[in-house]
Amino acid sequence: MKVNHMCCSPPSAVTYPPDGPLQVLAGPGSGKTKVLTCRVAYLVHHHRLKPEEIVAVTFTNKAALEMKKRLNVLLGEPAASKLVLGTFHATCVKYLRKYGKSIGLNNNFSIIDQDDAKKMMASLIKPLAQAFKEVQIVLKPDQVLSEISKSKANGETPAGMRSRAQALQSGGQVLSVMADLYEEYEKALRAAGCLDFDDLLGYGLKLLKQEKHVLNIVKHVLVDEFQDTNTTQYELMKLFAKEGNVTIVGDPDQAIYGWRAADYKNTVEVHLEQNYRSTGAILDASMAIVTQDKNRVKKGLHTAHGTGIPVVLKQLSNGFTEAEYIADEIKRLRAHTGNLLTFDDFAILLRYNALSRIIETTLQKHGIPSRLVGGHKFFERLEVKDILAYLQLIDNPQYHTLQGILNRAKEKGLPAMDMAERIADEEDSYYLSIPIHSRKNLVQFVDVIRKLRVQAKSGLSVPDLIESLLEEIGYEAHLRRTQADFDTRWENIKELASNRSGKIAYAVSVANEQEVANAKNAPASQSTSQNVAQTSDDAPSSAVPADTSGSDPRGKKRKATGQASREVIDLEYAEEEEDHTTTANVALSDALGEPEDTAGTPLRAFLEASMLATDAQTQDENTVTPRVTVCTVHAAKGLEWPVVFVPGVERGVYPFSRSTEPEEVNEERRLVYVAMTRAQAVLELTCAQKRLVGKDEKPKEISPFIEECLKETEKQRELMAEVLGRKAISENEVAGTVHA
Ligand SMILES: Nc1ncnc2c1ncn2[C@@H]1O[C@H](COP(=O)(O)OP(=O)(O)OP(=O)(O)O)[C@@H](O)[C@H]1O
Repeated sequence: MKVNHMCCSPPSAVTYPPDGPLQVLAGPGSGKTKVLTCRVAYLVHHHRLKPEEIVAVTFTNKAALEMKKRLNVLLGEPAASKLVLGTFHATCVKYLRKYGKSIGLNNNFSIIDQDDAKKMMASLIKPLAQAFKEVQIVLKPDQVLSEISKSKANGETPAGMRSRAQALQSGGQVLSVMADLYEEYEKALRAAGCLDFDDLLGYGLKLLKQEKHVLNIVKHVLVDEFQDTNTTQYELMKLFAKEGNVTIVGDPDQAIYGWRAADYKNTVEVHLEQNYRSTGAILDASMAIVTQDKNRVKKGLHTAHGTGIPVVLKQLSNGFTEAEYIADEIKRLRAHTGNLLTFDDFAILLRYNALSRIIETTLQKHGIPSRLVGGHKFFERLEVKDILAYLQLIDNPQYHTLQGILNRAKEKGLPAMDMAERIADEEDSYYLSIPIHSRKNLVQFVDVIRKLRVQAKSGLSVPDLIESLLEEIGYEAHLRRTQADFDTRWENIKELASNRSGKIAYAVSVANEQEVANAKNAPASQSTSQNVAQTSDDAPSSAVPADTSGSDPRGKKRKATGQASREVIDLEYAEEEEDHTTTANVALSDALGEPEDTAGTPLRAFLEASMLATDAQTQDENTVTPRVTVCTVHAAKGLEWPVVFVPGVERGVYPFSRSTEPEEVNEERRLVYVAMTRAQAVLELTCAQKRLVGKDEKPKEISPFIEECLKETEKQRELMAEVLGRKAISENEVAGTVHA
């Protein structure tokens, strides 16, 4: 891997020349975001790279937002907004919106989230349920989608999956059924004009492979959290990097997504070993865990702080007493620090969500407010999804359904909304089979959608659009009639329509509206609006009809409207450059034609950001009340809290009972390491002697990863006994608190 292994001091991570691959191995809390940000600024200021020639890819939208904010300061907003900056998914969305037609993709595609994908799969499985029963196959939507996702990540088609199934000794039948479902799922997605998250990467890869010239302008790519990129992302990165002009930043010790291919050849290596986050005690305990893997890439970690409070390992009798202990500790630590700590400062990090139930109930009992991140995301709540579904329908007529219309549309090979409109307009005889009152409803429904679509196309702000929609469909009354907990649900709707709602998504629309406003107020001679969008957003968004020419209020004019987004990413420059330099691109631009009406509206931006929003981004945005965070370790990646509890450090949890292969066990160990290194000042690990598994309470053993560390403690005890001339105490005799 290393041709030239240079262990440089941290500044080299920033100042290394852009021509050639650089690998930055960064320990937890070593300030990767700062280094990446400074490197981008250095490339622009010192090496004279134009911002639009740099692609920076982050693992989460949150990280993209953070970088964007800092680069706004370092480069100035106009320059920073020309960077191609976002997650792999967001970056692909931008290229697909812009150039997707060249690979046969309609550029007004919708992005389908996990929840909708699950519903789609459930509807495909349902008619087959009886047949499955007869051959004793039980398939859950999640399970099939997970297999499809793995398949897509490896570029495998349904046919490929089928061949794999045929080659299997056992389990081939199930996989073959999954291959059929995969095929049906693909058809359903295409019919609905949707791409799922894996498609964004898959189609992105296809586009960049096929239309390489769209990357002509890219001179350097930076990739954060490299250790967790999957195969497709790795391929994408190589395409962006071209001659290897790449900076990869990552930490092999934090690889928790089953990384398989992160071995970039011939890189110069720079280590970041200074940790700014945690106390010495926390780092020592964390290192004691991760260094158990003798095959890991050797690198150290030292703190900028003192030793601090020792890490606590507490064994409790069962899951209930464990939860009680944590609740008591939260109260004790707050009191002990004179309420220097608020509930926001505490996190309880779990191996999996099911462990949260007892903890949540116990916190509630103690009056400790908490939020379960990843449990019920804002954008996945019923009422929010209802409104989003309407908005999707307004944005993309192919999206969404009324079952009868859908079937009819399928028969006729037409998009569902087209069919709804034809039926409403009595252009399709199907209207005759609909009872008069239903027809009336349908006509009203179509009218509403049409009216709102016109408003959306004219650039109406998302809050206004939502308000208009709520009024038109009488949603408040519907919700009141159908939902017992109307009040909280209505609050969520108001949240969605207000400027506090899901900050990420909303911020895009606000920024875009601002851009529209600026553009409208700008003199006709002024060039495209100065990149004011994306002021605080971390998610990608489409462009806005920034009509600076004043010639077309609906944003038809291509250059003036800035079809490409000018917030996190801007491809406009790329297009201008290539328009002049490559004939291939002239042809491509011609083929793309004028942007379609809804492209670049605040609504499109809002929907895109909503669909791409992740747990980590939305976790804090919906409340002002300080709350203890309860989340999985995976969801905690990249985050930090003053106080962290890691419950369930038991065999079967760490490592998880299904992780038995050596590499899987190593990954489980790294998971503990990631959990522990989220803590800044206080870290407590807890485990139970017995735990409820189903209805029965089963005995539990301490995690072997922790046991390994306890050997050190045992040695210290033996030494103490020897110095004091007393009998050594065995591990079994030690109960209660152990300081690791
Ligand atoms: N040079 C610095 N001086 C002081 N504090 C810093 C410096 N760099 C980063 N920090 C602080 O250290 C903490 C960790 O930084 P950051 O979250 O960027 O680390 P990271 O490398 O992304 O960590 P991880 O990989 O664990 O997610 C943050 O609170 C950040 O503000």
